[in-house]
Amino acid sequence: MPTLGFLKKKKTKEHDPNSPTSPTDSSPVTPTSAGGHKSSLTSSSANTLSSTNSSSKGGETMLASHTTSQLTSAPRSGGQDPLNDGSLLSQAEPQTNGSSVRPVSTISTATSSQTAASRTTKGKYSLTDFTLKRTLGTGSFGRVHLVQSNHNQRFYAVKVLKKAQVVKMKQVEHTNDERRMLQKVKHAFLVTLWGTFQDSKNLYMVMDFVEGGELFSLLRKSQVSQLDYFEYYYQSYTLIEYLYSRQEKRFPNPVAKFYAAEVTLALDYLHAQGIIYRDLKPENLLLDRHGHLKITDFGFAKEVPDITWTLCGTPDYLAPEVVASKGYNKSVDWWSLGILIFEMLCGFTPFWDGGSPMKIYENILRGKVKYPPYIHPDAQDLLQRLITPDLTKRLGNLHGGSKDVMNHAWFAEVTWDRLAKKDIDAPYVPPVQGGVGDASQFDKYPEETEKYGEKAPDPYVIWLLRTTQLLTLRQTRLSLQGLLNFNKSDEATTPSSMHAVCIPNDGWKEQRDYDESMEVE
Ligand SMILES: Nc1ncnc2c1ncn2[C@@H]1O[C@H](COP(=O)(O)OP(=O)(O)OP(=O)(O)O)[C@@H](O)[C@H]1O
Repeated sequence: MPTLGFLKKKKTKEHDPNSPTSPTDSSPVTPTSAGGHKSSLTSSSANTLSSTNSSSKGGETMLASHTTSQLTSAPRSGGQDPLNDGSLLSQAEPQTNGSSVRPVSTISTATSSQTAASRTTKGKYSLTDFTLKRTLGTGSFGRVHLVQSNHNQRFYAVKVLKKAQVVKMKQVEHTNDERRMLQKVKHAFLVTLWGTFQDSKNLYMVMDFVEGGELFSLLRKSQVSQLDYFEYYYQSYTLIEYLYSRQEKRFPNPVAKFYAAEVTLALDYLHAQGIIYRDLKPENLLLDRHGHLKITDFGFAKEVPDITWTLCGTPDYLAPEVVASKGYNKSVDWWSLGILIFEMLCGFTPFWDGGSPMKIYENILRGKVKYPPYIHPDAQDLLQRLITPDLTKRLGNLHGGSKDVMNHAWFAEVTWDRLAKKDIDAPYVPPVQGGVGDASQFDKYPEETEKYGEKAPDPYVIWLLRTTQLLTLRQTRLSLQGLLNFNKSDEATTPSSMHAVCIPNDGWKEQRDYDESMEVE
């Protein structure tokens, strides 16, 4: 039987016209890597682009398009990604030159070279360790803030979840899963969770601040460059199709391929850990300062050994087996990868229908996808094998697992082991100044008016009694007091939702590698 569902909205708004990538924006600073590496992507091909691989006109962003050789070779000249502390990529293999295409089964991918490390949890973080800055994004249960550590002055992102909202939406289990899953994973293309803590009203998750903004914003701003036009032209794409692509705000084939390949590696890793992600969409894909992806929002991620039934995700991206309330497994992520690739290549999702979720579900169950003529034949072939309701045919769900996806012809030129080490230059380097809390790539939001960290009885702690943890007399008194003071009209106090509530206090006092973690650069 399907478990109670919770569905998220897909963003529809166009990018903020006051976006910092508009021509009036102060000039971006090109980040240089720790090893002194300077991106070589633009030199050979994208001569229409600025020194950061990107330029903007009227809020639209030019994207450098990878050529085949760029996806296969472009070795970095050593040095670590300054965004990471090296531990994320610590098992980097010796680099080799050349661009030969090898079957994935013979190469070492992120999955084999990165294992989940054990975490130390010393429970030291609290709100007073950070200075809160602006809001980076808002979500269903709260918001994500840019913060600065009062200890090392570095910048992080803190996701604040309002307990009342989590409880009201019956998402306690998913919220606890989010913390557990993020705490478990460690991968170059997944956001790092450094620690969690809570006060009476909120839960807090301290993460990497991923500076480059959402892939969603880039997609909505994107405009294929002159270079792409010529590339398309010589591949016999017509001018009409080129103009259409501009209108649709879509990525050129090689750009979509680059991001799809990084997502594929992340899914490969997550599935190897027994985790389904379940919320793949451009809004949850952030760009680091070098333009590499970081998947954020593990709100629906779940450790599933075989099958599960929960109805969750975002309508446009739901697999038919989820819509039909059948049991499902990791195969849903491969379906969503297909939807993501489609959206990147076309600028819209294949089952979109005037924004009505019911219509979208009908379309998903009908399963008819119209592929625009400009989609590369290899891409279309991959999409047809991913966006198929037949689980015995869906790529990723077959005997070869994720390797079947990686070995598909559309990814033929991808050198996966290099990609896993971020050894392939990204097609777009966000114009951000690294390490200084530059949040210019994020939309502006009205700020939170409620103060965080207020000392008050915790109305939720009472439910700790339902866990194995024993409360002290004082805690029990405080929590009973909190419960009495709690707004009775709130759904949280109704008996049915009380069953859903269980926010384990100890679980929200964890942190990773305290001593080193805050010194990531
Ligand atoms: N680590 C991060 N660094 C920078 N920005 C972030 C980070 N994590 C999240 N954000 C921003 O905050 C937004 C909301 O975050 P997130 O998706 O995790 O919240 P949510 O409550 O689960 O949202 P939703 O309900 O819409 O899925 C993201 O879309 C992104 O713009």
